[in-house]
Amino acid sequence: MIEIKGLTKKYGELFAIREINLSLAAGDVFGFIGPNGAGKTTTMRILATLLQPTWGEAYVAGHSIYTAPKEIRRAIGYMPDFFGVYDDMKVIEYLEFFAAAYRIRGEKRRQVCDDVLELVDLGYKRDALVTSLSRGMTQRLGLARVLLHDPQVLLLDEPASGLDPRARIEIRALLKELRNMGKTIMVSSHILPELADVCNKIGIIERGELIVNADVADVMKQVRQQMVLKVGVADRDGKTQEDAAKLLSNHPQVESVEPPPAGPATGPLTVTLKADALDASEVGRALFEAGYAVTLLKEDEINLETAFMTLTQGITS
Ligand SMILES: Nc1ncnc2c1ncn2[C@@H]1O[C@H](COP(=O)(O)OP(=O)(O)OP(=O)(O)O)[C@@H](O)[C@H]1O
Repeated sequence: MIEIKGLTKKYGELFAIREINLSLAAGDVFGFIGPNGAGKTTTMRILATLLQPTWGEAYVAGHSIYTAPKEIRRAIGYMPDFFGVYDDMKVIEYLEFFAAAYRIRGEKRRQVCDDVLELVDLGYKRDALVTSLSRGMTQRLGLARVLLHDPQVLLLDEPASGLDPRARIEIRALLKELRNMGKTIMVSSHILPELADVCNKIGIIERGELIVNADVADVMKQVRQQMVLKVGVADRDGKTQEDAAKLLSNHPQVESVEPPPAGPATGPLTVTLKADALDASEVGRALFEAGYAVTLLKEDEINLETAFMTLTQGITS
């Protein structure tokens, strides 16, 4: 759906983006992470055929940005990082205006507008003035607008920037819904956690260069080769969590046992299994058989943020 080869944009001597390569298949959700000025908007504007690269190739839905910009525009929904809404227009009028621009006519136009409004949960604001919407609602209206012509590919430039936590969560939920509809999505953010659970692929761009480009699943695997468990044991019948820690450190499948950080509230043990351990069952069995009151036994979930911090250590500093 998106194929980029050696894509480069220069402004004078400055490389806004430099030799970017990227390949996204149908249904991929690509999180494009980078600090301000890294080159995310430049890449998206080139894909949206609004900006010419200095050199390099880019195809969207099989069409070249050089020879088939019209076809690309039909296939994409591009939501820029900043967009204006017209004064004195109701939400429904705003959408109908754009639907008309996409040549959606007659009965169908009203239906499509109502459908996308429902999708972004703005049905109840149908007759409100666009200028009366909150920033979160305006962003959702912006998303509704780019969905009108049912594009296969969505290019969303920082859709959650400037939103409060609740509105950010709503945007994330909406992205998941679009993902479930099978859309191919490139979505940018300067904050990784914002996109972590939405994407299956992640790219990190810094000073115009794509320094990480990977499947989320591969990143997780690379960062964690061994299983790590959180194990909690209640003090009961003269047996403590500390005793359990000693027992586990001698277990053949256990690599290491770490106590919880010191403090008033005691947490669980962190137990790292050896690379050949299959699952947590042997640890559980050992504790039960020795009569420990196990209150917690679960795999420690690594989050994507931690994973990337580990992977990009030294690269991004
Ligand atoms: N029209 C322009 N003329 C000169 N330099 C530009 C122009 N547009 C962008 N740049 C530069 O290109 C680089 C990449 O900018 P870009 O807008 O793509 O970054 P970004 O990752 O989208 O940042 P942000 O998160 O702030 O939107 C920056 O150094 C920027 O200053």
